[in-house]
Amino acid sequence: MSYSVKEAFKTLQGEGAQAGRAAVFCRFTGCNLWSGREADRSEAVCQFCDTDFVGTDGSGGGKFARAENLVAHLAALWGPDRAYRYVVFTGGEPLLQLDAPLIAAMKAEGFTIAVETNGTLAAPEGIDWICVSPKAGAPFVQQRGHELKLIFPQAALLPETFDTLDAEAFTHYWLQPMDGLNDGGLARSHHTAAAVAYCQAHPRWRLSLQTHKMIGIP
Ligand SMILES: C[S@@+](CC[C@H](N)C(=O)[O-])C[C@H]1O[C@@H](n2cnc3c(N)ncnc32)[C@H](O)[C@@H]1O
Ligand SMILES: Nc1nc2[nH]cc(C(=O)O)c2c(=O)[nH]1
Ligand code: SF4
Ligand SMILES: [Mg+2]
Repeated sequence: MSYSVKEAFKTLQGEGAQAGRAAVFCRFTGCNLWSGREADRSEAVCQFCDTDFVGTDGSGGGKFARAENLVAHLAALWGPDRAYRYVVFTGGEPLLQLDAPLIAAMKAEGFTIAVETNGTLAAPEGIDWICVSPKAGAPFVQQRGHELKLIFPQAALLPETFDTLDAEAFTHYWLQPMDGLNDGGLARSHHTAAAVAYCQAHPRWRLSLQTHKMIGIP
């Protein structure tokens, strides 16, 4: 199949247990919980998205007819050194496009593969690091992974919802404060204080900060 990519870039993973790790990010076009158009946001299942995933016009974006073409592009963004190669597939919703041929071709190039998913679709085999960020009002299908990263607060999806998961379901449980849109960080600071209080009272949960936003990298 062909792949539509909004943008692709080398940066550091900003969030969760792999924060600080060099990574090539591949941001796929499109999501199943929002069209990405501002006019549709108030009607969307997921209304707090901080990301533009419409089109293929971002830096390093484009349409790729074959997995090998996209892999060559991502490998070039990493550079020639094959050590520690790490790719994060995100979006939009990456599991709408990430498939077995792309996973196999990335592995052949020496990449460890991570995914950031909303959990509404089952992950294919072969992904090395699965981060699930479930959304209120959306199906929670992918109930296994390496980290569960709940954006906090979501009135209709409380952290307590996940108390019934067995201990092996996820290795790490994160609360990530919900960032506001163009409010100078006001909402995020309120949500951070609430998340800190929740983690203190419920120590299964740890605080995940969007460190890339703090230091001004993509
Ligand atoms: C843009 S999403 C793309 C991947 C996938 N669709 C998902 O939702 O997990 C990447 C990460 O950013 C998180 N995120 C999106 N909007 C956010 C916001 N306003 N504040 C904090 N985290 C946010 C998502 O929950 C997810 O963990
Ligand atoms: N640096 C950096 N880390 C991230 N972790 C998850 C991100 C995402 O948008 O999926 C993201 C992102 O956009 N940038
Ligand atoms: S599911 Fe992810 S990409 Fe889709 S709208 Fe929500 S945060 Fe954005
Ligand atoms: Mg992001």
